[in-house]
Amino acid sequence: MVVGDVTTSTDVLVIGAGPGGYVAAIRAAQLALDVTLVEKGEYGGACLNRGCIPSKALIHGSKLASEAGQAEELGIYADPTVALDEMINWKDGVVDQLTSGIEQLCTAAGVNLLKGTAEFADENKVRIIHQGEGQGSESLKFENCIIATGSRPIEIPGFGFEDERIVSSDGALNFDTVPDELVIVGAGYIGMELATVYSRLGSDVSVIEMLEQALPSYEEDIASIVRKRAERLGVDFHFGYTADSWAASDGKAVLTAVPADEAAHDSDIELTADRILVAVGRRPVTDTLSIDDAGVETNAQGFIPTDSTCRTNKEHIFAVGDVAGEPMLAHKGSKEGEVAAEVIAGEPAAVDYQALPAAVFTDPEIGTVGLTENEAANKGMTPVTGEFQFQASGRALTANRAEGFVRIIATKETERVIGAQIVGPEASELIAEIAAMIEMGAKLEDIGSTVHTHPTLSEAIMEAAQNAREKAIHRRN
Ligand SMILES: Cc1cc2nc3c(=O)[nH]c(=O)nc-3n(C[C@H](O)[C@H](O)[C@H](O)COP(=O)(O)OP(=O)(O)OC[C@H]3O[C@@H](n4cnc5c(N)ncnc54)[C@H](O)[C@@H]3O)c2cc1C
Ligand SMILES: NC(=O)c1ccc[n+]([C@@H]2O[C@H](COP(=O)([O-])OP(=O)(O)OC[C@H]3O[C@@H](n4cnc5c(N)ncnc54)[C@H](O)[C@@H]3O)[C@@H](O)[C@H]2O)c1
Repeated sequence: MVVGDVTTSTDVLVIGAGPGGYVAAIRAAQLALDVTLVEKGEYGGACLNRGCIPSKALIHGSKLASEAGQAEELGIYADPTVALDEMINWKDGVVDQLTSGIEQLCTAAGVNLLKGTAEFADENKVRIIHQGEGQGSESLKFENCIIATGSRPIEIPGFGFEDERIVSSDGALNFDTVPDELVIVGAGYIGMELATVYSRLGSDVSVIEMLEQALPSYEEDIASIVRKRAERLGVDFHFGYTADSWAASDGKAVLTAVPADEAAHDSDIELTADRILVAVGRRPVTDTLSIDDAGVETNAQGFIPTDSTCRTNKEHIFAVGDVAGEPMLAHKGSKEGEVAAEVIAGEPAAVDYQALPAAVFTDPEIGTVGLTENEAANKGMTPVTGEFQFQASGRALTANRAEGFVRIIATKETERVIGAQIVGPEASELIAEIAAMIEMGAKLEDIGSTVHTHPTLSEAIMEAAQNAREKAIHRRN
């Protein structure tokens, strides 16, 4: 209920308007609940303002520049000049369009929007602190609460973001000029996506990764295809090193990295850079919420443990998105937001993560869903696997991008599809077909006998499924 401009109580309070929170708020309003969404910053959260959308815009812009400059094989001779400020302005325009759309969607759905920072006063009340001098605060009572406060970049000791030479992804999505030399600490999602962007735009990029491979959460044969392509773009990798310290020198930053395992590497390395991007993971935003005052438990890393209905240890308080733990993906947060709202409205909802896809927007892309062959075996299943190499795909060859493969995993006895990994062109889009198949409980035959348009990249999925059944037409083995 809203009295004048002071909200005094609400059925559902949602804290944070990122992909977890705004989706939860809209679904709760659709279910006829009285909903208040409080946001301290910009609508759309990290994803729209500092994450998915701006990074994908720069990935697209840098791809155009790089492909135009490297098309001699096709008889195209061009030497594109990149005005980074214009590319960033275009990216900001895309972000503005999407974030204002979210505000409109919430309003149209009947969500009460409040600007301010929420802090728990007790387990049924928050204080909302309004920004700006003299703006004061108000109290808001709630029946149910959905915490969707997201995450922020982890800082390494000694690499504070106060100096303009040291940046998180927030800074690296808004450089004034393309750095001549860029050092990236961490070869995970952000490190590899932004290494792709800046190597394509002409930076000398070096990457320091403490483990022995890029994208260590992915299988080696997948990650190595992306790493090799990055090396061809000029990226220099230093595996098995951790960033230790940096010092200013002639306006630049000189970073010292030390061996993560002294048995594997015996000496330190020094790298000079105009900018150092620290991309070593993100931590949940639970430390600024006075969460103890609500009695909500957090784990050692600060994440809020939840059950399959997104409920915390408190019956009426839910947590969704990055704040509720890995994987920190926008679509995972949105799904959890929908489920939390439906549970509050009394619907029998729960999150099922078996068909949750993930994508890395590198060059080439990676798309995965479900189990790997090893994970299936570790769960006591007997997996059967089918692969198809893009080298044999007419569409991949005509796009001049034929590296990578599709791999589909099914159970041997039932042939039910349980996972897939794709590395190659448009992998982020292709993986959706297999996610849908897993969601529907499809078998290899369902995919393999579905006629796919020719010539398309999606034929590779049909061929991989047929290969698992030893029925592929275009197989070489
Ligand atoms: C560079 C980068 C690229 C990414 N690319 C992708 C991608 O391609 N695909 C993908 O799936 N994921 C991607 N991610 C991850 C994705 O951005 C997150 O998983 C997603 O934003 C999480 O959504 P969320 O709603 O949980 O939190 P957030 O988006 O972080 O939103 C939380 C919101 O809560 C607000 N808030 C926090 N505390 C308070 C408070 N006390 N009171 C009021 N408001 C508060 C914040 O201001 C923020 O707006 C990327 C992340 C980064 C950094
Ligand atoms: N395409 C996408 O969906 C996408 C894109 C970007 C970000 N994200 C999300 O954002 C999160 C954060 O991304 P991220 O890249 O920061 O984290 P990440 O967990 O993906 O990768 C961090 C990397 O840094 C390495 N590392 C950690 N400490 C180090 C140190 N001191 N020195 C050298 N290496 C070190 C780790 O081994 C790891 O490989 C991801 O987990 C992901 O969920 C998703």
